[in-house]
Amino acid sequence: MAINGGLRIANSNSPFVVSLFSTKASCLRVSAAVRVVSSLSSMASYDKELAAAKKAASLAARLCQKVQKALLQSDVQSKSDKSPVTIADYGSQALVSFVLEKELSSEPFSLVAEEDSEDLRKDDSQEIVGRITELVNNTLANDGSYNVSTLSREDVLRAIDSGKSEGGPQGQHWVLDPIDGTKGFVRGDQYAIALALLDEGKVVLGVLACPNLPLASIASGGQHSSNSEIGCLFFAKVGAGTYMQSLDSSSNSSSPVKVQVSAIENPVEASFFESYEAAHSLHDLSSSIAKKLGVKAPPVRIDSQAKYGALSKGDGAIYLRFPHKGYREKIWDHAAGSIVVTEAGGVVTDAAGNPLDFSRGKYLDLDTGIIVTNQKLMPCLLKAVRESIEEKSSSL
Ligand SMILES: Nc1ncnc2c1ncn2[C@@H]1O[C@H](COP(=O)(O)O)[C@@H](O)[C@H]1OP(=O)(O)O
Ligand SMILES: [Mg+2]
Ligand SMILES: [Mg+2]
Ligand SMILES: [Mg+2]
Repeated sequence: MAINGGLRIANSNSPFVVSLFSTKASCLRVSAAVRVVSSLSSMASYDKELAAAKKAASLAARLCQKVQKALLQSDVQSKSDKSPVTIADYGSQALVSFVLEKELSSEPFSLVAEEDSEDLRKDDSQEIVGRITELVNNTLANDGSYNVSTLSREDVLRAIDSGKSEGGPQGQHWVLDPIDGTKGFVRGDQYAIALALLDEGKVVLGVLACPNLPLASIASGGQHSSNSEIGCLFFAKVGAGTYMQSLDSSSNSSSPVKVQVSAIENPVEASFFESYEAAHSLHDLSSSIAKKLGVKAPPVRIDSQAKYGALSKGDGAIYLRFPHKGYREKIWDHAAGSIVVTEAGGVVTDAAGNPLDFSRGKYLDLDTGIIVTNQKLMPCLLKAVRESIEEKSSSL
């Protein structure tokens, strides 16, 4: 079962020593980069879209929480039985698609999402489709906002399949990961519902629901109060900053508060996030980069785009992600997270320092990995990344 409200923190065995004073010094000298705010924001407010996205992600989070709880209670979380996860993934996607279409019915609707109904339409999937349909209907009925009669199985399959758009550089496209961090979800740890809107290939708004992330800081070495409130909803709009509120609308923390990335300028004081799963990111490369920077704190390993959320509220200063060779990153794994961090004052680039390009369809074609930090630390982080990658390739 999860600790600290669903958060597991795994420490690296290797101690980090201060090794490169030159890297540190260059970092401290760098002046803040100018944040480019898309001109799109002056043309559209995206208020209606943001309200719809928050509603959709919050309802999907409720559905996922219910499934995760049942999954943990039935004690099957360590098995490779994927069915409960599949139910939550599909249910979340159906719900988000349904809510967005209801709330924005007058607008053309395009959704690029992770799941589709192909497997569900097979003969042996009748039972699972029934369970997904029941979950979606129960979540909608408990919420009570939509005066709809019960959705049929076909309605739910159709809602899932609205996510078949390919995205691209023209027009508006919603981008959805209905459960990001499936492995964390099964373990009872962190996961996120990640929803973003692209306009002319740029991310203009993003919402991250992180049902297991504490509202209080999860900074390594920080105080982890066992009764700290759990469940964050992050949202960001281009040019308007990033806000966080409780996912529980009845909570005292349900009013949004503005969040900012860490202001740390000295990498020795920085802590960094990486994937919990070593199969998703090269931990040895992150460790070598951390050593070069003189980072003292051990890595904080958590699943999903909850890392972007935690970074946007300053709980750590750096996120390093280096997938194994051959893995292609998808836009739904970074669109919402990246705007949540950039609007909180952070920078998100590939390992070569280029901004992420969300305009090329489903995939992000990028150089080697993704790095995220604040504007002050980025130049020295990029230098350490470059050096570590060069050392790694010359040692092969
Ligand atoms: N081999 C892989 N390398 C990198 N990322 C992966 C890999 N397999 C799945 N993912 C995706 O990585 C993300 C989780 O990353 P993290 O390690 O940061 O939690 C998820 O989007 C997950 O997909 P999914 O959405 O199906 O869970
Ligand atoms: Mg994902
Ligand atoms: Mg997913
Ligand atoms: Mg998946």
